[in-house]
Amino acid sequence: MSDGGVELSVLVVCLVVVAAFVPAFVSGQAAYDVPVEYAPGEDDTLADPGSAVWARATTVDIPVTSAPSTVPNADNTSVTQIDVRAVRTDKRLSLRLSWPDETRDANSSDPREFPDALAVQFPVGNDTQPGIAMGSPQNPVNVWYWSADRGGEELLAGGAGSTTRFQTVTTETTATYKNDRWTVVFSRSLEPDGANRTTFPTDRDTDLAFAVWDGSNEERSGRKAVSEWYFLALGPGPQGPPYETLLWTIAGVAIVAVAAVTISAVRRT
Ligand code: HEM
Repeated sequence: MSDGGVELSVLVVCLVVVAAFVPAFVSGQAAYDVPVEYAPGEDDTLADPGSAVWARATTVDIPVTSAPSTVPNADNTSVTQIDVRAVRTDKRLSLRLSWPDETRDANSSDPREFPDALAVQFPVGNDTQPGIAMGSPQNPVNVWYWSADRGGEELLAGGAGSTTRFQTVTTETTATYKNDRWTVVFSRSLEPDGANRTTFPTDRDTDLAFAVWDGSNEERSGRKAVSEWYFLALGPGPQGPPYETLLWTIAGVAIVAVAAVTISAVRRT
């Protein structure tokens, strides 16, 4: 084979390797991305679950399953999916979460009654992903918590059994129950107001995970359905289609080049 032929073959092999392995890493994260719609100037409309801004945001269907726990009936949870949308302005981040629930449970006055509830957790720090079970003392999570009896609250947790309520609440929360579905909207400033709360950078992604409780199914505290960690796509990194298109283009060029080299090699022999 000529020098040019060797160089071309090396190039082709490199392209094939890149095309074969890089998408696996990229789509590994892309599958867990929650895209964030940028809606400058919409700060005043974000708290409204019916605002037109939500129609522009991509809905991600996030599966949830029973959290591993030794409490009785922990594996009997009823919600299997939460629909999540995210929007940000230059000042605020807002999440809209919607899930089916045939019973509206907002009463907790009787010891055997539990409210429907939902939570989103974020790492307090931005360096290492905390454990999914509400972090650890070294790597705590900031939780946005809504329950049908008490409304929106903010918590700090450093592992199961350590949830603590913040005295002041810096999130705005609205909830509606319509057509057998709850829809909850949380909104907060990107910059935290006070210590031990998550900062939302706009140049990189932030981890987030979800938990949901169905009160009439006796779900409360450790008995709940939870997601895996997801990535709130605040940063400019690989976020699905444009990057995947580039990779598929590289893969296509590589396939054509391999075919061309093979045909010319066969012709020469
Ligand atoms: C997947 C593994 C998880 C396990 C084993 C677990 C376990 C527990 C346990 C034992 C409790 C009761 C003690 C306490 O209040 O700290 C609890 C409460 C709580 N967990 Fe988790 N958890 C998990 C994931 C999550 C996730 C992903 C979130 C949020 C997105 C979350 C949010 C909460 C909240 C808000 C409470 C307090 C609820 C209340 O006041 O009734 N947990 N969890």
